[in-house]
Amino acid sequence: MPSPENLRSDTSTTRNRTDGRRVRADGGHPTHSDRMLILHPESGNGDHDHEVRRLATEHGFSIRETDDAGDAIRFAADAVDDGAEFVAAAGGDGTLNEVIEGIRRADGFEQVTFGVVPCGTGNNFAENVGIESIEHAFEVFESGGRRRIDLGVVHWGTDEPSWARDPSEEDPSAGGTRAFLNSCVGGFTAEASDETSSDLKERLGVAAYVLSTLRVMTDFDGIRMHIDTHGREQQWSGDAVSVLIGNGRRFPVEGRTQADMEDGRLDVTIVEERPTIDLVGQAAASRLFGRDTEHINRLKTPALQLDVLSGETLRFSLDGEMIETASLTVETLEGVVELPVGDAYEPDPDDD
Ligand SMILES: Nc1ncnc2c1ncn2[C@@H]1O[C@H](COP(=O)(O)OP(=O)(O)OP(=O)(O)O)[C@@H](O)[C@H]1O
Repeated sequence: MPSPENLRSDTSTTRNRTDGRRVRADGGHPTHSDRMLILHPESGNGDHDHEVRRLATEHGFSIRETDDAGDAIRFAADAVDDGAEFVAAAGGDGTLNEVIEGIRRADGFEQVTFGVVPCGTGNNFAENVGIESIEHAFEVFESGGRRRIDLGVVHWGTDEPSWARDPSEEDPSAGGTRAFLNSCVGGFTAEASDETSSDLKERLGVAAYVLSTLRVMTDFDGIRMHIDTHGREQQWSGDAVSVLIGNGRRFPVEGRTQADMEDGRLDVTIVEERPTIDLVGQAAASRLFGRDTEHINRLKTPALQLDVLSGETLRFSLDGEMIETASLTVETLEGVVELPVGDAYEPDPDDD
């Protein structure tokens, strides 16, 4: 069994560059110090460990394995500090989120290409960027096109910079800053994961959570809130049951869940009240999220501020990571994440 922190390259095959980083003397793949893969061994059904290790080793990656929440943030930040040029995340959306957050905290976007190896249950983000399987991910790393996509960032509750905090000692209730690749989903939706069947999740992504939530809530009037887009004319006040803020993902209009990840804007969907329709399955989702639905509001904006006016706090899920707050700002960092994409990636999903 290889140890978790293993597989450093043989330095005899390397020479030093003037900047101090190692490269292969034969000009082949960069050395292991240039390529780091962060592996969550238990994600999904937990049977990917061997295949990921084999392919990662063949493709010149060092491997670090996570033991617990927060590890991937620290490992990714370490990789940036150690001069990595490619940092890959092998896990579900939670691991992808932690790795991109670690790169953000280490200010590594100019230096690092971010790779996605789908090892979760739904793998929604990987699918959106055209990566179909573990094996396909490594092919795409070598020969796929590279794009620069946006990153969503949430700030809440504190002015203390996130890079000053140890991720293992973080208290999300104290506030902070956090990246998201896919979505920031607020309101009762964020609480409903346990009620959502995996079949529904596969088919509808985050919309499934909204459906489940609305199905279990019978007497809920929504929470009074105000959403402002900083002088960009769009604002909304009212009682909402859910707010869905998408970067990589949006909420289905005619079944499409991928957002434009390169437009520098967030796709915001506000679910105003509990609709009285029969909330089961795809047909209901189309009605619920369709363009004409009265209780759905949509905004597109590079940034927004959300304030809960009722004195309550709301729970938000950032790619599955939970925070709780009465006020937050959300912004997009346009085009900061460079990543290899598969042929199926659609830069502009609205351009049919
Ligand atoms: N070895 C580990 N054991 C338990 N939890 C871990 C470990 N490593 C990381 N984690 C935590 O598990 C969280 C969930 O990981 P991830 O989303 O990658 O897997 P998953 O939940 O199985 O996948 P999916 O969301 O697709 O179902 C991570 O965000 C991280 O906080």
